[in-house]
Amino acid sequence: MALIVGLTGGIGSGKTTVAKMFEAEGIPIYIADERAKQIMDRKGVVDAVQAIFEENVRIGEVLDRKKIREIVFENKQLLTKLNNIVHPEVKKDFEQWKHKNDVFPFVIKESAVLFENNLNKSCDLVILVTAPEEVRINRVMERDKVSFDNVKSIINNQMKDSDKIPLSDYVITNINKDLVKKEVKMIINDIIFKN
Ligand SMILES: CC(C)(COP(=O)(O)OP(=O)(O)OC[C@H]1O[C@@H](n2cnc3c(N)ncnc32)[C@H](O)[C@@H]1O)[C@@H](O)C(=O)NCCC(=O)NCCS
Ligand SMILES: Nc1ncnc2c1ncn2[C@@H]1O[C@H](COP(=O)(O)OP(=O)(O)OP(=O)(O)O)[C@@H](O)[C@H]1O
Repeated sequence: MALIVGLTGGIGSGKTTVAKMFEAEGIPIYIADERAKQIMDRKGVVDAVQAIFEENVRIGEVLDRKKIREIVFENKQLLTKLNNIVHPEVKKDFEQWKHKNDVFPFVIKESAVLFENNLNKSCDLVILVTAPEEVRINRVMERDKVSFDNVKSIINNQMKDSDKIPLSDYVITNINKDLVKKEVKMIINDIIFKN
C-alpha cells in the first residue's frame, strides 16, 4: 500500500508548483483544488452550491467561481456550508484515485486546507511549502488577476504557517525553483529510505 504524503501550504506558497516537481520524478499527485473544480461542475453539486446563496452564483449551467470567491472568504458561515458540500465529495474521489495508485511507494495529496480539514491525520507524512507573505500575495494577484484585499481575506481563512510548521515532517521554502527541485529529490530519497 502506498504511503499518503500530504503536501500543503497557504495560498500562493507554490504547493502546486512543488507537487508538479514530485510528478516529474514519477510520483503520482492528487491536486485537491483541481479535482474539486471538476466535482463542482457536476449538476447535482452546482444545484447544492446555488442553494446556499441568496443571489445567483451561476453563469449559465456552471458556477461563477469569481463571484463565490468574493463572497465566501468574507463570510465564514457560507464558506463552511460550501466546504461541507465539496469536501466529502473530494474525500471519496481521493479514495478511488488512491486505490488505483497503490502500487507506488507513496503518493502526494496536495490540498490548501489539509490542516484546516484535519486531513493531516489521514496522511502518513506531511510536507509544508512556505514563502514570505508579500511574495505569496504578489504571485496570486498576478496569477488570478485579483485584488490585494481578496488574497488577504483568503489568507485570513487559512491557518498560519507558524501553527503548521510544528505539525509538518518536511518544510520547503519555495523561493528559488532550482534549489526546491534538489530538495524534492532529497525528500523522495528520504521517504523511500526511511519507509
Ligand atoms: C471559492 C472558490 C469557488 C474559488 O475558486 P477559484 O477558482 O477562484 O480559486 P481556487 O479554487 O483555485 O482557490 C484559490 C485558493 O483559495 C484557497 N482556498 C480554496 N478553498 C479554500 C477553503 N475552503 N478554505 C481556505 N482557503 C481556500 C486556496 O489557497 C486555493 O488554492 C473555490 O476555492 C472553492 O469552491 N472553495 C471551497 C471548496 C474547497 O475547499 N476547495 C479546495 C480544496 S478541496
Ligand atoms: N519559486 C517560484 N518562483 C517564481 N514563481 C513561482 C515560484 N513558485 C510558484 N510560482 C508562481 O506563483 C504562483 C503560485 O504558485 P502555485 O499555483 O503553485 O501556488 P499554490 O500554493 O498552489 O497556490 P493556491 O493555494 O492558490 O493554489 C504561480 O503563478 C506559480 O507559477
